[in-house]
Order: sequence, then structure tokens, then C-alpha cells
Amino acid sequence: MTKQNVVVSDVKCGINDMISVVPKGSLFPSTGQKPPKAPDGYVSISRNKFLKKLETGGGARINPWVESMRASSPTHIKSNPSLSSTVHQEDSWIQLDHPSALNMFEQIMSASKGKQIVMFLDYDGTLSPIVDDPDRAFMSRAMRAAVKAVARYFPTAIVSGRCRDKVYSFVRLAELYYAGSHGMDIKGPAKGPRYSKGNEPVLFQPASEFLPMIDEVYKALVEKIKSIPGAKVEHNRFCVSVHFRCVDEKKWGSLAEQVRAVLKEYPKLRLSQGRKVLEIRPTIKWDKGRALEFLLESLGYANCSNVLPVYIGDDRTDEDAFKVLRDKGLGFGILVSKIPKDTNASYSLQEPSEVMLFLHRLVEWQRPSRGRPRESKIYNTST
Ligand SMILES: O=P(O)(O)OC[C@H]1O[C@H](O[C@H]2O[C@H](CO)[C@@H](O)[C@H](O)[C@H]2O)[C@H](O)[C@@H](O)[C@@H]1O
Repeated sequence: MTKQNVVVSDVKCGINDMISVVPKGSLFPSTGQKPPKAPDGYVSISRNKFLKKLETGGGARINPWVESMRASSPTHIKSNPSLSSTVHQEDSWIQLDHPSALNMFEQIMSASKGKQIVMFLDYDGTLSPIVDDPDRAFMSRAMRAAVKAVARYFPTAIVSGRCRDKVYSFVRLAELYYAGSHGMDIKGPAKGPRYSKGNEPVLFQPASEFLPMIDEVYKALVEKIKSIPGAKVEHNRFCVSVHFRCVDEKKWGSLAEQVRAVLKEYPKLRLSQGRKVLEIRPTIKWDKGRALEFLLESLGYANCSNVLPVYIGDDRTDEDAFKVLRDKGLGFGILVSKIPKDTNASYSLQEPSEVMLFLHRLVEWQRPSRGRPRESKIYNTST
């Protein structure tokens, strides 16, 4: 069992009070969901015990929030003991279970024969390297050029936890789809019949009724955590991020406690985790996986067998999209990670520079001038 694998529930308290700390799940799952039975390898403890542990402030006891926060962005393989016992396991993860998408490029491409590739790209940690200051997570010019080239041949979407305008300000490519706020704010390019059903640009915001609540919780969080050095609250329009990358680990417990205190007042919001970040979002059943399905449908590929979606992402929230692909037996998920992680992705890439290489290879493969017959339809963005 990894330290992350803790499910906390209290049937007496009802569904809304259930808390889970799972690798890719939310800490406060959506209203309406049944309390899950702890899956194999997970431990179930009562909510009362969980809160008590939190209230003791740690000491000799384990604070599940802090444990989960620690596990949220392990810097080396030792942080994930279940996967790190031998070098052999690491080798097996990369070579057998989730081989490099670069090494497997030909196989991936052969699966695309006669199919339209659709590209889905996460932003932070996938197109841009992880940095301390979220406002300075710029993507390189070379990466922008690679994404632009890919989008000439394949419909391409950026799917991010960030607010859509913010991620657009980093990527600055008007020809792409953007799904911000973990897919809760989707917008297609303004021009081009191939980009939308009919002639209207795609726009979809399934959580708009939550806007006032998100504003309120953002303000409350800013106020609550201002005394914690290094903590940062980011307004992502339909969700809020609380960053702890620059917070001293000794303060993580008190940060978690402050966030918990605010969230107690908002049962319609839930908490999930990303890389050194707590993510607060509406309890609606919508995530990056649903956004991927929505986008495929908008492009006219709902229930189609002639489409090959490729989703590249590095974070727990990307797992929702990997899972949709895996469950549907459609396309491929590619996890960006240097270390073994539990994932529903099929392949791996180590870091953004490898993502860029993969994008270059896609373009090279598709380019007719190489003398190679085109095996996938050309997605013409000039109309
Ligand atoms: O879905 P994504 O595009 O991957 O967005 C997820 C979160 O990414 C950003 O935070 C992460 O990147 C920051 C910059 O490198 C880093 O400082 C932080 O620790 C990471 O968690 C973004 O700031 C968040 O709002 C997104 O939710």
C-alpha cells in the first residue's frame, strides 16, 4: 500500500461528508455518489477518526492530508515505496508497463491507420516545465512552434486546470481548442467550419452557476492562508488552486487545516490534488475525461471508430482522461513522468522536452514531403 492509499468515509454522516485521499480521486467526492468501498490495497478509516487525527496536528500520528500532500509530487522514486523497492520495478514500469511513446512511435502510428488523430495536451508539466511561480510557467518558443505544427495536421486541444484565459495567454495559438478549469470552460477556435458543429464556435461551461461561490471561496482562502509564508491562492475561474510548493513542509498541516476550515462551509465544492497544489472545484460530475468526450463529440467523432485520440498529461487530474480512453479502448494516454506512478496511461514520456520530440515526430510522420503516404486524414485548418 502506498501512503496515498487511504479512503476515509463515514456512512452515518452521509455522502457529502465522505472524504477520500486517493491517488487521482478527490478528497471530497461529488454529492450523489455512493461512499466507495475501499478498493484492494486501500485502507478505510472513519471520518471522525480522520478529523481527530487532523486535529491532533500530527505528532506521532499520521495526518492523511499531509501524507497525501507529500505524495502529490514526489521528486524521486523513493517517495513512492510501493513502486520503488527494486530498480527492476522501475525498469519494468518504463519498458513493459508504460513504454516510452518515442520508442513505441511506429506502433502508435500503425494504430492510427485510416483514423483521424486528435491531440489533447495538458499544459503545466507537459508543455511547460514545473516552476515555483505559477505565473511564470512559460512555454518555450520551440514548444509553441511544435504545437502549432501539430495543429496544422490534427485537431488539437489544450486541457488545463488553469483558467482558460490564463492558459491561452501562455500558449497564444488561436487555432486550438482550450478547455480551462479542468475542462469546465471549453472554447473552440472562432473561425473555421471544421472546428465546430455548424458555424458557431464551441463554448461550454457546465459549472457557470458556481461562479459566485468560487469567487467567495477564493477570497476566504486568500484571507485564511495569508499568514502562511509561500502559500498562494490562484483563481482559476471555475475552480481555485492553493499552492504549497513554496511552503515549508512543517506548515503543510496548518495549511491543510485552513483549507479544510473554509471548505466545511461549502459542501458543494470538493477538493482534489495536483502537483504540490490543492484544487477546489464544484462537485459536478465533470472533469478532463468528460471534456475529452465533449470535444470529440464537438468534432463529430462521438462513438466513431475512425478516430485516434492521443492525450498527453502529467498530473492526477489527467488520469480522468486516460481512464476514458482506456475504458473506451480508444486511442492512447501518455503520462509525462520520470518516475513510476499508478496510471491509466498506456505510454510514458519523461519530461516536456520529450513531449516536444514526440510532437516533432508526429509532424514529420504526417508531412507528405517525406515521401511517406499519408495514413491519416489531413486536418485542413485553412478553410
Ligand atoms: O492541468 P494543468 O495545466 O497541468 O494545470 C494544473 C495546475 O498547474 C499549475 O500548477 C502547477 O504548475 C505550477 C507552475 O509550474 C507549479 O508552481 C505548481 O506547483 C503546479 O501544481 C497551475 O498553477 C494550477 O492552477 C493548475 O491547476
